[in-house]
This record gives sequence, structure tokens and C-alpha cells, in this order.
Amino acid sequence: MATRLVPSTFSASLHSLASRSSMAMVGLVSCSPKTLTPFSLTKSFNFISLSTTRKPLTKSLQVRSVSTPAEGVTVFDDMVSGTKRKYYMLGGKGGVGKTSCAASLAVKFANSGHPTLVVSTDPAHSLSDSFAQDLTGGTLVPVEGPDSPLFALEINPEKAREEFRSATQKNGGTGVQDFMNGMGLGMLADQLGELKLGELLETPPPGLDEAMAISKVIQFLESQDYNMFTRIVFDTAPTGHTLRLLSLPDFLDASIGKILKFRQKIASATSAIKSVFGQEETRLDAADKLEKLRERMVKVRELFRDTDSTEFVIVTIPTVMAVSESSRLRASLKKENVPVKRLVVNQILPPSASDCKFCAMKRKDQSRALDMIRNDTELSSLELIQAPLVDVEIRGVPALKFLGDIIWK
Ligand SMILES: Nc1ncnc2c1ncn2[C@@H]1O[C@H](COP(=O)(O)OP(=O)(O)OP(=O)(O)O)[C@@H](O)[C@H]1O
Repeated sequence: MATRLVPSTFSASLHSLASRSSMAMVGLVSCSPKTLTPFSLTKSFNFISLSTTRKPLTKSLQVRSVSTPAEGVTVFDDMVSGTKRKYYMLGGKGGVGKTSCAASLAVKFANSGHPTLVVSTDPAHSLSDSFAQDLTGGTLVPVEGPDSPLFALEINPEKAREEFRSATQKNGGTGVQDFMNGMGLGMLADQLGELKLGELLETPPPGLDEAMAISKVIQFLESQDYNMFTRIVFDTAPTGHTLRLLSLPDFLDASIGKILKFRQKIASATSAIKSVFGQEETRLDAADKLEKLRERMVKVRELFRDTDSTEFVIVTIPTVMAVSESSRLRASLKKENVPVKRLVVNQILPPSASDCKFCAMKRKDQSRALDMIRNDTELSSLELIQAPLVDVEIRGVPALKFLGDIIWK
């Protein structure tokens, strides 16, 4: 028989919330130290949504939100309304559930009538695992199940990296180092050394794969064939990559700007250099390619900053570490002028009539982390979406639909 433990204040408040909830079928499970599983997806689909945006929770759980949607408009109403194309970027710390949230959002959009594309730009893809379908190969793959068309795409970061290298290498030849060394002969040699350009070009800067992946998606979405998609959901790489991606245009600006300056110098040295080295045509071509690359990176950043069409949704879990990282992410995104309105707190312990010791401890921890969010200057103004922890992996469209219906309300 299950050992019953005294519920913590937190679980008690959740419990009372659950019993007051008008959302049918609330699953409350008792939990013994032997059976730590807090909730069962397999046995029943009885869950409670913990979203605080529509109904205030008990005091201890309530999270202030200065940007609450207008009366009667739910979080998802706001996200789903309109046929103009919208981009949703989901990002956050590694392993918090970005992919599950992104995939479930994409399924929800498709089931709400939006032809949707979900793209993974995380170098460690898990979209295929999430949909339980092979989405590798870098092409659009139709996802079976939703009411409206849903396509998924995993972009191969290795390919993006190759593209970068080929843009910076001459004729598949000896590489950028050579390009720079060649240009740096004579009086330019010392100055080039200072720039460390060889390093930049041989080792693509972090975040570049992802930026290129996104820029590719933008490129093909601009074509007529892909006009149909009205919702694009990005499952992005963990925090650090995203931030570096946003600072890429500046980084490339600084580096490429210097290359272009040298290019001018070389051009003015004209025929003497031409006749001696005979290769600067190729080198200048490489500089052109780099400049184009920079332009594409600028476009990506512009997309991230476009408040009309884009929203970055931070996904986190209720731990002090994840919340701290989310706070820093929000601060950096603010600095980069990236619009953020919502914060998903995933994997929240579901209500329980009686907690085992482990669950009670966990619940206390989660309560502390939720308090942190409430008091955090960066996070407290965001609409909070709470998603419960379920005891099985969310895989395949039916499970994603189920998760989506809990999270995106
Ligand atoms: N609400 C949830 N309840 C139970 N398990 C979950 C929940 N959300 C995510 N998971 C599980 O957590 C694991 C990590 O989730 P997911 O791959 O979505 O995270 P991620 O942030 O995209 O990870 P990464 O940063 O490695 O790409 C998966 O096994 C997923 O099934």
C-alpha cells in the first residue's frame, strides 16, 4: 500500500486549485517512495492546465503579468489569430523541453487551420525523435496526422558550415589562410596578422550554423512555392548559440569591413599586384561572398527583431539554474531588441493528494523557482505558461497534440 505523506503547502495549494478547477478531469495521484511516477500519460489523459494567464492561481503560485492578454483573449487566441505569416522561435537552456514545446505548438497551429512549418536549427536535432518520424535530410517532410498541412525540416548544420568554408575558400583550394596570407604580402602582412582573419574564416564563429540555417529558411520561404505557410515554428539551439547568432552581424561587420578595406587598398595597388600575384580576382570574389553572407546574417537578425511577425518564446523549467539562465537570456534578448512576450515553465510537478518525500522536496524546489520568476525583473513581466511534467516521453503526433492542448491554451 502506498505510504501517505503530509502534503506540502505547495502541493496543498495545487490540490485545492485542482479541486476548484472547472477544467474537467483533474488527475490527482498519490505517490509513495516506491512509485515516484507523478503522473501517467499512458493510463489516462487526465491533466490539469496550470496556465496562470486566464485564471489566477492560489496566492503562492500566482505570477504577476503586466502583459496579460485582453479580457477573454487567451494566450493561444493571440498566437493563432490572423492569416499573416508569423514566426515563433522557441529557445532556452539545453534539455528543458524546447523541442517538445515547439513540436506541440506546430501541431496545435496545424490543427487550428494554419499550414505550418516546424524547423529545427539546433545542431543536435531531436525533432525526428519528437515526431517519431525521420525528418533528416535537410528537406521538407510532411508530418502525418494534423488537420492542416504540417511540414518539418531539420537543417544540417554541417552543410551550413561547409557552405561558409567554401565561401571563404578559393576554388576549393588551399583555403582562407592562403587567401589572407596572399593578400597580406609585403606591407599588408603585419596588419593582416593583427586581424586574425584566418582564424575567423577557418573556424566558423559559434552560432553561424544556426544563423545560416535560419537564413536558408527565410530564403526559400520568400519563394512563391512556400507562400502557403502562415506559421513557422523554430526549435532553436540552446541559449548561448542564439545569443551568438544575434551578435554575428556585428562580428562579421567588424571582420568583413576590414577585409573590404584591404580589398580597396589592393585594388588601388592594381596592376603591379595583379601581375605579380594574378589571383586577387578569386580573392575579391571571396570577399564578395563574405559580404553576401553578412547581409544574410543581418536579415536573420532583422527577422528576430521584427515585432510584427516574430516572437521569441523562452522555455524553462522550475529550477534555480534554469530560471537564472532564462533571466540572462531575456536580458540579452532585450538588449538585442528581440520581442519576448511569453515564458513557458515546463515540467511542473502535477497536483498530488499526497507526496512522497522525493516529490515533496521537488515541489518545494519548484515552488522556490516559481517564486524566483515572480520576483525576477526580467521574467516577471512575461506571460507565464505552466506545463506539467508527464511520466512518459512525448513522442508522435497524438502525444504532441495532447501536450499542445495542455500548454497552448
Ligand atoms: N512536460 C514534459 N513532461 C515530461 N517529459 C518532458 C516534458 N517536456 C519535455 N520532456 C522530455 O524531456 C526530454 C528533453 O526534451 P526536449 O528534447 O523537448 O528538450 P530540448 O530543450 O529541446 O533539449 P535539447 O536542448 O537537448 O535540444 C525529452 O525526453 C522529452 O520527452
